Amino acid sequence: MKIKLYLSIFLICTTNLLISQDNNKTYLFAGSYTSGEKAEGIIVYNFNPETGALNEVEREDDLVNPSFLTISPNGKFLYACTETKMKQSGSVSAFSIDSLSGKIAFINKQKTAGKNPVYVTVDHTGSFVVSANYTDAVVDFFICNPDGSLQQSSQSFEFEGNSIIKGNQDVAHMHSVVFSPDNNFLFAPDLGSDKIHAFDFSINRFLTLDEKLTVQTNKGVGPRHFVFHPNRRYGYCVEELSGTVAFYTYNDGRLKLSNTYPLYKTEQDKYASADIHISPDGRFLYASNRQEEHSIAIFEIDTENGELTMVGHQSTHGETPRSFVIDPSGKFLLVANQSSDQIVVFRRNMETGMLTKIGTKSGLKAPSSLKMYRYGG
Ligand SMILES: O=C1O[C@H](COP(=O)(O)O)[C@@H](O)[C@H](O)[C@H]1O
Repeated sequence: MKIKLYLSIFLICTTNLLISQDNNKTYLFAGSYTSGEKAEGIIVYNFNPETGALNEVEREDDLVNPSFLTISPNGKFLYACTETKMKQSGSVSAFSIDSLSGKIAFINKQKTAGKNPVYVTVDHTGSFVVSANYTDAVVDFFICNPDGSLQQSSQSFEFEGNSIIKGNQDVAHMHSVVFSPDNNFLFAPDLGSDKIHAFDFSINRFLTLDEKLTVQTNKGVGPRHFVFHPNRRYGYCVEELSGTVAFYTYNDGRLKLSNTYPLYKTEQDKYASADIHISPDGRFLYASNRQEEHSIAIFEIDTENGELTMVGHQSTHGETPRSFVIDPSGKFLLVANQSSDQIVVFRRNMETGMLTKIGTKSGLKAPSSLKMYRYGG
């Protein structure tokens, strides 16, 4: 009897150990532009969090331009902007993620009310998805079912506007959508109108546009992507057309501009900054610069007041760093160089913030979005 009991306890313990070891995986998901044709648009890699090595797990085919990805907070679902840069309306597609293998499986997709979705986000509960459409300046709101599938868009907000840079700012262009840390507000940078539109999300979990909280940025800057600091009190917006980052203090739906910093090393005729991220410990901010410099700008964050100090620039060893990601441990930074068809892996010095190139992954076309998730561990 006793032996049977010990045997059962031993089996339960070893099974649990095996499950948690299997689950202790980090995956990189790379979305790309497929030149408007159905192709292998999302590639999943197994990421080694000790060495930074990437090993391909699978390629998800039959996808048209899955140019931007996001992962649900519980890591079970991946949402992608699909049919971007096409003449007709785009879509948002839902996939399930198998945490043991890293493989993804298509669930369903829904049309966006506008052309060219360029950003998709999930709220902090994992129950709602919002997309930002660039060409038609529309923000779409989707309810997610418990199985991760998306219902039809239940709210669409269309924006009009313009600003001073001819070509880029003749009309409004929504470039991202970001939920506030408390999940009560949504902010939508509009590159074409130099605005960050604000929505109240606290009323019945529907979006209500709040003009009073909307921010008018400096003219001609082209607000693009936005991140909140882990301390929830600071927000940083990468401004594509002026090659700058704007620092805002944040309190209960209110963004207040505090300072602006240049992202490029030298003055340019044209700026094209793209992505922005903060290290998990909140000490360093990184932003990518496309066009001539093809670099990552590195800043130290004064965690007492949110101000930035430039630490340096790192070449991305390739062209057009449209997207980059910091791995969950904070030890690595991976860049998608869209025009040179490669992902470049850097080791991150956690004390200085500086980056050292350790590898390049080729074999994918026009990577445009990188996301990572660590399961277990
Ligand atoms: O100007 C344009 O920009 C958008 C967004 O591209 P991004 O690489 O800057 O995010 C692009 O989709 C559109 O085709 C282009 O006309």
